[in-house]
Amino acid sequence: MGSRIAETVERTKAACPLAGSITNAVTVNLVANAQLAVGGSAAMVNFADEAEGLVEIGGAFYVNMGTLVPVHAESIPAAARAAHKWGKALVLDPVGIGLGGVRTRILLDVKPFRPLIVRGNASEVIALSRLWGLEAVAEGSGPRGVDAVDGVEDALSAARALARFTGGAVAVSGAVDLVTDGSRVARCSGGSPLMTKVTGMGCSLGGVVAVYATQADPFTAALAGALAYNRAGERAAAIAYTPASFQVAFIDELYRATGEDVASQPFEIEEV
Ligand SMILES: Nc1ncnc2c1ncn2[C@@H]1O[C@H](COP(=O)(O)OP(=O)(O)O)[C@@H](O)[C@H]1O
Ligand SMILES: Cc1ncsc1CCOP(=O)(O)O
Ligand SMILES: [Mg+2]
Repeated sequence: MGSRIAETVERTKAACPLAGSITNAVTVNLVANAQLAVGGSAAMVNFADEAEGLVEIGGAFYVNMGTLVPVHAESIPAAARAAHKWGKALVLDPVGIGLGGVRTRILLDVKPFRPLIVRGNASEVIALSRLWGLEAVAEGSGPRGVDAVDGVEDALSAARALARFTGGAVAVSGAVDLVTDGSRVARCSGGSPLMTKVTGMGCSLGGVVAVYATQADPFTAALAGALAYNRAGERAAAIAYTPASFQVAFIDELYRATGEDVASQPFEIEEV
């Protein structure tokens, strides 16, 4: 697995692959900068025809539901439909799930197109599995706004159920990240608690996973993203001790990390 991770990171740096996004207004700049730092090309849109166009010309697409506006009721399902039709990976971050009926409707409209990668914190993954009525639904409280109130391990059965449903991978972030394709479960330690003090760490991780998904299968792409974030978080925390300077150092360290650096971050894979 280590060599696949390293290859994914290095191929991305060489290819400058495009992964377009519909993403939230709070963190859009960090998402684009993180995608560029790992070697990708970023393009953010809101209208349906633009999203479909980016799905067609890009290698993958990222949808983050953080700050919905009316156009997203059409454009998010349209992007998911296009990705399904053209066999491109769609990375879905269901941030804000549970906040109201519009969000619920959009997520139900996306369900038939089975996004190949779901990325969220534990509470979001539990809530999505529950909303989509999947088999093994974990107990959990659901998010508080955009924050997790559940532990990563509490989301294991929900994550596996989602991955089996989509046929792709699910990445649950937290102090120890969990990535699963339904039968394999990877756990990745590292990173820094300062990552919780900068808004958009989870959002930008989703954007980076979409960039990696242009070069690798969903499980490898999601794992490579988690490891790259842990690496950059640790290195940035060794240089910067407060949130604003940490964010700057984090982007620099994401840019500096080689394939070998990312692949040598700690992770364990369990077959379940
Ligand atoms: N306590 C922590 N220690 C180390 N890394 C963390 C911690 N909490 C979150 N992270 C990292 O921060 C990134 C964003 O995760 P998280 O904060 O769970 O997402 P979200 O912002 O969507 O809630 C991930 O790379 C994750 O590994
Ligand atoms: C604060 C906020 N509100 C809506 S989206 C958003 C950003 C959430 O970013 P992340 O989930 O990466 O912390
Ligand atoms: Mg989030």
